[in-house]
Amino acid sequence: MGKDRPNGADFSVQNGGKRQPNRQMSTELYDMASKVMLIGDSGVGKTCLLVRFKDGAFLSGSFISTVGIDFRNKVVDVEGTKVKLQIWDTAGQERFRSITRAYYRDANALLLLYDVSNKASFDNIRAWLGEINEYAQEDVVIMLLGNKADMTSERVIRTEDGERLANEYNVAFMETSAKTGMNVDLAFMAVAKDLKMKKTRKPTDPKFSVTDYVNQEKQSVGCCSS
Ligand SMILES: Nc1nc2c(ncn2[C@@H]2O[C@H](COP(=O)(O)OP(=O)(O)OP(=O)(O)O)[C@@H](O)[C@H]2O)c(=O)[nH]1
Repeated sequence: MGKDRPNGADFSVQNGGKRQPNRQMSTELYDMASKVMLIGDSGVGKTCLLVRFKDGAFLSGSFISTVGIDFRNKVVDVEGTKVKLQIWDTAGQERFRSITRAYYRDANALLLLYDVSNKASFDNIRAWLGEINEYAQEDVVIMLLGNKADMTSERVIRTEDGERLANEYNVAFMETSAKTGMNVDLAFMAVAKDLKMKKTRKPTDPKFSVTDYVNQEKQSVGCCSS
């Protein structure tokens, strides 16, 4: 069993002052560890998604872009196995792309976000998938997330558009809201479950499908908030 860094599991690598809540020291034990990267255009809500998952809070107020890359750890329980997710929050701005690209090859899973109220962020998803194809490991777990699903009146990307794109690239998809918490835990849990299954699955076991799992579990817009 591994152990988290005793001197504070989370630290900022190169974040020039983006607002962050207080961080707690963590010495939680775990059975396996995986790296998850959050990627997507600037402003789609990567930092907010991570903070919602890690702290259960929403960072409101003025938007301050991530500088470089930052990570935080969270240990989740997947059917009795403690999976440590080391979650890398990358800067969406173009000028940091060469830094973030360098981290792709170590990632076990990628959460690729767009903002349902921002068409350009959706149109850029194909380019992000191209980057993944070029720089990430072949067996990386990819999930497409349409974030800010709470912004119903500003929405310009329909759920079906996200689903269609995800089907085209054969990746799992769901809509999330870092503001309400909708599907946020599920996105990370689905990834943790897939990574655990990959590691522990016997050749005779049925293959785990992230898409089937999220389709069973996901909440629809307007259904729930936390
Ligand atoms: N309504 C709503 N606003 C959100 C949501 N997620 C993030 N935001 C807002 O969107 C803005 C950008 O959020 P960030 O999490 O900083 O975006 P980012 O993707 O990390 O941006 P970069 O660091 O530049 O790559 C902030 O003003 C957030 O409050 C959401 O789910 N719903």
